[in-house]
Amino acid sequence: MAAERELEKEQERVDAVVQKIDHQIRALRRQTEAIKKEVLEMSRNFWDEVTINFGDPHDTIETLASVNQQARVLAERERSYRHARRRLTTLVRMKDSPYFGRIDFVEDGESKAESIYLGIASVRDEEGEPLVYDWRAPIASLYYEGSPGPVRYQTPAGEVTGTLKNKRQFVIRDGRIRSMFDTGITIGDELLQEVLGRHSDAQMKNIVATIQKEQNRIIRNEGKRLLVVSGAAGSGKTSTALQRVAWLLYRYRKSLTAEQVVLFSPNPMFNSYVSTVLPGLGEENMQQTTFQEMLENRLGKRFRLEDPFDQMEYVLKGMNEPGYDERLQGIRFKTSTRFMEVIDRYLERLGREGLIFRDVVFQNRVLIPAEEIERRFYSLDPSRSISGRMSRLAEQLLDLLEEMEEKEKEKPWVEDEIELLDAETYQRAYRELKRQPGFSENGADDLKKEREWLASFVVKERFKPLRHFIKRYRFVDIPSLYRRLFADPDFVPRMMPDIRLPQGWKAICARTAERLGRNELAYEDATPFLYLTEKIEGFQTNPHIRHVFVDEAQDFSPFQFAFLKHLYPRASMTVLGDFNQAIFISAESGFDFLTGLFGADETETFILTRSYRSTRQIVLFTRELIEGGDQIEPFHRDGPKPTWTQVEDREQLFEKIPDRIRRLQDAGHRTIAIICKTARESREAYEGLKKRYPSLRLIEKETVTFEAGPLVIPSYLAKGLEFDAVIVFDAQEARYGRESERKLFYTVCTRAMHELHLYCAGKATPFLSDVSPDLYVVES
Ligand SMILES: Nc1ncnc2c1ncn2[C@@H]1O[C@H](COP(=O)(O)OP(=O)(O)OP(=O)(O)O)[C@@H](O)[C@H]1O
Repeated sequence: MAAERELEKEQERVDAVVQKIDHQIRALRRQTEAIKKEVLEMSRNFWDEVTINFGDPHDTIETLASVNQQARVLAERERSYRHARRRLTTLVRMKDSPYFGRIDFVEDGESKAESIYLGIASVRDEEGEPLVYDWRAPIASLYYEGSPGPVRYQTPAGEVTGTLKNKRQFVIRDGRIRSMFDTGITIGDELLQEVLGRHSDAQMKNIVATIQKEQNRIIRNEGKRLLVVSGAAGSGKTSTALQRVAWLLYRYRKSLTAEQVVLFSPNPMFNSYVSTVLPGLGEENMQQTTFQEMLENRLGKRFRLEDPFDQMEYVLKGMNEPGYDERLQGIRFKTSTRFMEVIDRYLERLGREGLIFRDVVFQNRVLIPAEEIERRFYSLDPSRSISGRMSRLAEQLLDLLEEMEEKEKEKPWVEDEIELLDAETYQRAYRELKRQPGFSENGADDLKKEREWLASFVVKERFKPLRHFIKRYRFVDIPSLYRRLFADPDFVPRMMPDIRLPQGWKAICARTAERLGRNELAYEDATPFLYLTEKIEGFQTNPHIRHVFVDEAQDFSPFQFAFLKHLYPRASMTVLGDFNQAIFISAESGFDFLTGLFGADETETFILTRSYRSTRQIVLFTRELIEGGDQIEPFHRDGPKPTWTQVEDREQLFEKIPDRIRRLQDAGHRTIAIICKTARESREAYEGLKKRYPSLRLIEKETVTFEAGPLVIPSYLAKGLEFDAVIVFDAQEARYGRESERKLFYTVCTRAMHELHLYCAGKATPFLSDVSPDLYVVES
């Protein structure tokens, strides 16, 4: 009875809050309409509002100031419009579900408990009294971490102490309380059960109603430059990262904007998968990119750049190709910080001698020979950095070019080209000359001036690419400089006699030099090459970025991390990963090396061991696939045991899997992935299966959006994603047999939330024998 009365009281409060929210929505709608009108009006009348006068320099400055002022006002109004729209979207969402939690807290020194309601954002009444607190408010920590009794929480102004009386959770939909329960130490196993038991869709969701204690500590962590989160598959690393972005944006709302936060994710499809979490919390999205995208932006089109997925395909398929082992050793070496040391040593040397330059060539004539450039470079102050000297050198070369331009005007080819100029250019020349003092319309002098103008015009146009060449430092031959490290296998050991080189160094050198000769840059060479380039040309750092998130960090090499640190010199970093899912070849098997990045004092490490994604049955199965898997704790949510189906041949896979898909769909599963090892196998599977299941989709590396429905996907693109049900296409030894493939197999199986089905059309993967037979069901 008391419980019913309590529920009634809470529903009354929900009704009252919803009414207030509704009121605010209406007011905000009117306001956004008004701002929109104003912005449109302003854009339309932009030029009427500014006074334009280019009469003299003073007027010009005034005009520019007036334009700027007007543009600023417009930008400001647009910003308020965007802000109001976001708030509106949040309120609309909150009208449906205004809050998810309540805590009753008595602050020390007070006599009465205050009830604090928590939702995705804060809402106040007309008097400014809080009706709902933002989940990121300092006091909300008590909800996520505190248990009834004496508690404390941190605020920017200091610590607050008091007593937590009660913690209550709500599920509110369409303004009605669907369920409500009081909880103790951990929040909401019931609610978590309910949330995790749902079917997934193609977009990641926020977890603010059920953030777990250990996750909350990561989300609200402050003070250290580097936060490293090492967590089991499905332990909520990505979720935690995204809520942390939202928290940072709230905590530092006066100084941090979403554009100053960047998330590195494993592939473009993952970007789309996570892209709705922050907007759903009323925040703007952070910047999202992949390491490959950053490489491509910076390296431009100088090379044919291999992407990580092609490298991966090679690593997964090329075992029988000659030079396979050497390539793997090469990858390990080139991704280590040892190789960064090689490049640093090489750069030291290049500071003294050995830079390779290119001639500046014009119409097949050498205008500035490489030797001249080299002489000039090495006569600059050697105490300055290479990049500092390079910039001075470029200035010198541009001056030199200007002198040459002057001389060039007298050359016969200029006269020929003037003859070929079009009428419009002549008219331009005429207009320009007319403006000059002393122009008389018919004097012979004018003709001479016109000729001079046209000659300068022609030469300037023709010299444009040369100026470009110099400004972009193309006179330094960086590809040859990089190639030199491999052209002679003795070069590196001569430079660094103590260096530990990989066994197959000679073969690595031959292969690298040959590939570079073909203008191809292997993925493992791309970051070192870029590092060398940036060190020579001057590091184009991005000081604007204040926080870098790296997800699936086990697939980043130490070299790449060191590079990111250079690239974002003012940023803190949050790095999340799981070495049990390391599918790329790397020199490292843990995150210890990351401590070296900012030092132990600036590094904090967290470990997440509880797995939330998969049912208990799936976690019990998958954790036996890896060493130390017993550390992984399943969350107690039940489902069917994984199944194993052995078939005779591929044809049978093509018959049986479509049946399975149908059964899974009948059971209500929406995202169903048939995971193959490689892109090639995915294509074959897709071709074979779509005859019996035509609406199947094939995911390739270029795919950018993730949609519900059955799909075929290669293992490495499934990274970071999750599906209601996973079908492992062909778990045979030939695919998942080598020790190096164990983690890949584990990664594949851990993508499943509710059901996992393994099929095999050959000899079973030996990893299966590590799993107790009572943890899965054999089907025929
Ligand atoms: N506190 C939580 N409340 C509700 N759901 C959660 C919570 N933590 C994690 N989850 C859910 O668990 C699933 C896995 O989370 P997430 O993808 O963030 O894990 P991950 O550690 O990044 O996984 P992986 O390394 O395997 O890619 C998601 O569906 C997420 O919503």
